Amino acid sequence: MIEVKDLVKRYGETTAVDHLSFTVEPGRITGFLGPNGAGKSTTMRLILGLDRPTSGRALIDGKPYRELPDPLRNVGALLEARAVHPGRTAFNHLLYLAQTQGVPKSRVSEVLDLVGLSAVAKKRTKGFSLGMGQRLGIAAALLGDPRLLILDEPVNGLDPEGIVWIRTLLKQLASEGRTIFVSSHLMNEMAVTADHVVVIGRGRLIADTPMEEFIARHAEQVVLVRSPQAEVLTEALRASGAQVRAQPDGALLVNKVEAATIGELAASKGIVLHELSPQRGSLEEAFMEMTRADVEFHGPAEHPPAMATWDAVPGSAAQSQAAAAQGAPQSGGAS
Ligand SMILES: Nc1ncnc2c1ncn2[C@@H]1O[C@H](COP(=O)(O)OP(=O)(O)OP(=O)(O)O)[C@@H](O)[C@H]1O
Repeated sequence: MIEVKDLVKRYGETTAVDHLSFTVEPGRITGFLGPNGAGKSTTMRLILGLDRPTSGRALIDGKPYRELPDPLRNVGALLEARAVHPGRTAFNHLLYLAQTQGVPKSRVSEVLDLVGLSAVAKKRTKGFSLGMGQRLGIAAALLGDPRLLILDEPVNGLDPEGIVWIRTLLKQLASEGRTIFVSSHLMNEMAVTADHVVVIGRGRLIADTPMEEFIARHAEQVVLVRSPQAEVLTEALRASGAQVRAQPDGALLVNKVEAATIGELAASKGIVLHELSPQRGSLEEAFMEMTRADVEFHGPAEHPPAMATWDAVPGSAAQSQAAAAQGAPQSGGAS
């Protein structure tokens, strides 16, 4: 379990973490969300003892990280910036870490297998893509078979297959009773991954709630429906109180009624449906609305904070990718 209690971190004039309190429970995935610059990485660094708080405490199983017995085997971490010697192979990188952590060599092959890097185990890491680097970082975090995992933006750089892979892996690890704390600035991704969510903005707590509750409260229910009898269906839906918007391609976007109800209504009237899919796009909008005032770096004032605005701010996924592509040095790391 992780306990953050009235945590404050100031860097000169900047308050990166502002009287933050929350708990991360074992056996579930806790998503740590906030726009860029919200203080997620700083909070994680404070939990991992890589930085000292100005005031307040961050405890792991009741102790500061530095006082944990055998911390590397209890806590696995992936921070956004990783330290990987570019001339070393993936296998040797992990072997070096295993040796410093007292982990047997056999575990290196195990974690390489687990993250899908066995085929490139003997390749130097300097040729790795950002996604492969993320997988290697996750392998390093898993080396000591830790009970608690702290992952900063682990989906950064992963392709869609990689994103599904990490989601499945995290769910598996949580079901084994481990504590999983994972940061992201992507609401929709976390909506399908996390069981619980802690949202911060400008270092302050905005929400600490089960994901289902967060979605129920903030997501507009929108269902995409396709039918060869769209007009009859629209009429029936409107008569039952739903809002219906026809799309240029003939699809219907339906508000204020659940997918199951739409299906039942169509069946009762003998209307054929070709598609019936609940949409989650509006959750991202709700999240951005919620954190709008807490986004540190806005785009030009006339632009609303759409996805593109977040992706264009310093330290974003897009910028990290650009930096990695340019071979920018990666530093730091707790595992
Ligand atoms: N070492 C540091 N010195 C000075 N300011 C810092 C330092 N580390 C972080 N900050 C500032 O603290 C604030 C929070 O940064 P942090 O990196 O924790 O946010 P974040 O939510 O992780 O953002 P991102 O998603 O971009 O990584 C920012 O204003 C950042 O500029």
